[in-house]
Amino acid sequence: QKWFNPSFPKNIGSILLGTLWLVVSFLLLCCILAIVSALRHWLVHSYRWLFTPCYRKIPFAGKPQQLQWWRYLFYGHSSYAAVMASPNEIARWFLQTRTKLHSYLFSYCFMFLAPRIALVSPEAAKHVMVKNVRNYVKPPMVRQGLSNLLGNKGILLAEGDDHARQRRIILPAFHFDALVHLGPIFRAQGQQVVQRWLNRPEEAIDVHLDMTQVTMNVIALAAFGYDPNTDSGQELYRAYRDIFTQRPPSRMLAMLFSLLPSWLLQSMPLSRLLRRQQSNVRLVKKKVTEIVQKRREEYEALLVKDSNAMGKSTTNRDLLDMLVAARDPELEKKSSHLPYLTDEEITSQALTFMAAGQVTTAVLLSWTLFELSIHPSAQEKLRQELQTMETTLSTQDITEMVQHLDKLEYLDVVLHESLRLHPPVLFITRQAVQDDEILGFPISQGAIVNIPIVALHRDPEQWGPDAESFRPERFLSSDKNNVVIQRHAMAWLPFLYGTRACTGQRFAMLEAKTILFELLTKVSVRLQPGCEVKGYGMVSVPRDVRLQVVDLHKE
Ligand code: HEM
Repeated sequence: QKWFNPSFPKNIGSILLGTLWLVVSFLLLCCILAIVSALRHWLVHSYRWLFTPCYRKIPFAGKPQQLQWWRYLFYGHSSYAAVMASPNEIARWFLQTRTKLHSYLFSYCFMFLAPRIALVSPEAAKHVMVKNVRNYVKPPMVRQGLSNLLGNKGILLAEGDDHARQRRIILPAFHFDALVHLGPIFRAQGQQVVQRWLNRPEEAIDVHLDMTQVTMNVIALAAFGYDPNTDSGQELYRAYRDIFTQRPPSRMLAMLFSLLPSWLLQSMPLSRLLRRQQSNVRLVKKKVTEIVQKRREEYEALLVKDSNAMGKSTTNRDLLDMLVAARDPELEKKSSHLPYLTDEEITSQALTFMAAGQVTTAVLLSWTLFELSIHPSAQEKLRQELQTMETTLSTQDITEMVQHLDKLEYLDVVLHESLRLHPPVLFITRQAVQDDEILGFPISQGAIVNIPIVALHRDPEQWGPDAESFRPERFLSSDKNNVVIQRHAMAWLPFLYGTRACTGQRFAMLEAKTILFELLTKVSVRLQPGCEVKGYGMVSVPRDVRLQVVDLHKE
């Protein structure tokens, strides 16, 4: 009786129904997993082909084995090939992948699997920088990041005819004869920093912090003629310093935010740091606009008095003066081109010089002092060259001194070698306007190419087996080790080449030479024992380099 249950058939029904439900759920789960897996496979291996057909024909770096697929979908190869890695890691990854794929061009993925093409050969870089330069423009995401800060009227963001026009007007301001007038500014800043160092002999120097301050002062005085140490200069100086020295909450966030348009940034509930960053940018833009307007008024008042002053800088006191006065006589003949810069364009240029010229030169000086601190023989050789010049120089005229400094051979090669191992700009990114071909590989319209400067600078094919070592002599034509290596003319490209090369190259080199002269003839530097040096960032900033300074006159 007990075992007899009249609801038995009904139970069977529900058991069968339950089993069926389980089977269907299981099958559904399998289907979902299969779809996810197929989607994942498609995303990881084939998705990039959708965008631009040429990626199919270029060897692909492949998913790094050690990276989980979801991290890969998010970061792509950024952990190896972008600012999320250190400059050393970036260089190694590009060179190793080139060797693995036996190809100077290969494709890889940026964040969210956005495809990129790496050009790991100076010849391929030459194609983009020189041979077909007009076909390669800054991609929207790079423009976005820069225009948030610089406005979008300056030379760095201009393209095509507008860029050529601006460059023609600006270049005379960077001519050597114009730059030597800035010698006293460079020298005074060098003297100030060495004095600070001598006043606190026991203290280990955070070299990047000090070099940042020096180059900020230099650019403030040389670009705008305002002294950051006066009251009126303080506000602008502080805002500007904040923009470039604040550490973002994470590099990942900083990268993401630099890509977002300013209208979106403004409407987002931002962190305190980002809000401060934005208000600093607004303040810098407002102040710089005011300075430009004042200079324009001064210049126009002068023209009323003396019409012959048209097109000539009246004082040569700073870059801004030269820009306000600049007129291109060739462009004047063409009615289609404005032969001078508008106020908005000058404001953007001034901001560009601050952004492009300050951080980069601070990085150059910091890495150079770091390398000299761990290579005492190179430091001594350089000091001897500087001291010989100092004692043989018959004049106190700073302009003449700067001219002599510019001709010193060892000083020049030390800076070349420092820029080779630690190029401040690690890579540049460009987008093809039209279909093209590089080294036999097709490049479709819209494809994004990347020149990893930092990897090209450490390429053993160009620099020999000691490519990773600091050896300034490699740039001397008399160096016997160079005979074996046939180096490409553009293997060294920290400032790029061609019509998009850095306009401030001579400015930066003169500034660095004058400041090194002031420092190394007064002090010697050595790395603090136990100091662990890290370099990272879009511009390779040397973090935590601490130096011990020895007063040469007390040794
Ligand atoms: C060691 C120092 C410097 C390095 C390594 C450097 C490097 C570069 C690089 C790689 C570019 C090309 C960027 C691109 O097109 O994506 C560039 C452009 C530029 N740099 Fe420099 N730079 C330095 C110093 C300076 C200084 C001191 C100034 C001005 C005072 C300056 C002004 C500019 C300008 C205006 C451009 C835009 C040129 C154009 O697009 O035609 N740079 N720089």
